[in-house]
Amino acid sequence: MRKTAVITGAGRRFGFELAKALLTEGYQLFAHYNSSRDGIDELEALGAQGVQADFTNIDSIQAMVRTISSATDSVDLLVNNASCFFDNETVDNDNNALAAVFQVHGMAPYLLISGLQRQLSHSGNGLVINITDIYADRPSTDYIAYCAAKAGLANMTQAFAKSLAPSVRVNAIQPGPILFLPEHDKEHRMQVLDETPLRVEGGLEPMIETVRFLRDNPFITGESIKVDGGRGLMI
Ligand SMILES: NC(=O)C1=CN([C@@H]2O[C@H](COP(=O)(O)OP(=O)(O)OC[C@H]3O[C@@H](n4cnc5c(N)ncnc54)[C@H](OP(=O)(O)O)[C@@H]3O)[C@@H](O)[C@H]2O)C=CC1
Ligand SMILES: Nc1nc2c(c(=O)[nH]1)N=C([C@H](O)[C@@H](O)CO)CN2
Repeated sequence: MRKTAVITGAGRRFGFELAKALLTEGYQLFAHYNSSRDGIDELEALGAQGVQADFTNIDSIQAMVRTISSATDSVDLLVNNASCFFDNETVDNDNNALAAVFQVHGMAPYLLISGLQRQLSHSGNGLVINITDIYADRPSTDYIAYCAAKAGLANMTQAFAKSLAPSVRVNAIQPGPILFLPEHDKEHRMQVLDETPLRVEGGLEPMIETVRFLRDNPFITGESIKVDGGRGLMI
């Protein structure tokens, strides 16, 4: 039977590449986005169904759950990937940005996991993967709210792993420097890679392979896997 996946933040970068990989494997794919419509157009051309939702808005998240629930009785994989990478200065100058950090990383994953719990249980091997961060364990002082929110998502991973077993597994992936942002200059990139034992930007394929590993190993739940080139050892 055809598998079904829901990926949040599928319009660009990691979410987009993961969505393409799963479409290639024949998944029915619900590709969530907030503003990256161009990437969703490309995924829809490959057979995905785009679902728009602003995760700072509860009604928008609940409408997304209704859209997916009315389209499928079973969800095999939910990847909570959406994220807003706001630093201290951003959240200190904009209360909406501060709220968004906890809404996108906490409220939205909670409402999606709870709202799709029945569909995940119907899968027979339902799996939730929350994308956290190596900084969830030992926070950066430059991204205090972001790190706290990711730490909350890590804790939520363990709680839902206990609560939804045995019908649904819940795990986390903790990326390190997998893909710099365009605005990251050479100095920042060199500084990060100097702090990374494997000394390279990881790219997105190791993340996609880790999703496949968690999908294909039925005896892992409540776990968190670092995909970070060893940088978590250095922070
Ligand atoms: N890149 C890296 O090196 C690292 C990444 N990570 C984590 O890995 C994951 C993927 O990283 P990356 O691809 O770089 O992430 P990006 O920051 O490039 O993309 C994040 C996604 O989140 C979505 N999003 C942001 N705000 C909202 C909102 N208010 N409502 C709904 N969706 C929203 C965006 O949607 P849209 O584009 O449609 O607006 C976007 O697709 C993230 O969880 C990130 O925190 C962790 C450590 C390192
Ligand atoms: N939502 C995002 N979160 C994070 C990103 C990103 O690009 N988007 N990047 C990092 C890394 O620190 C990386 O940029 C190296 O500095 C952390 N989280």
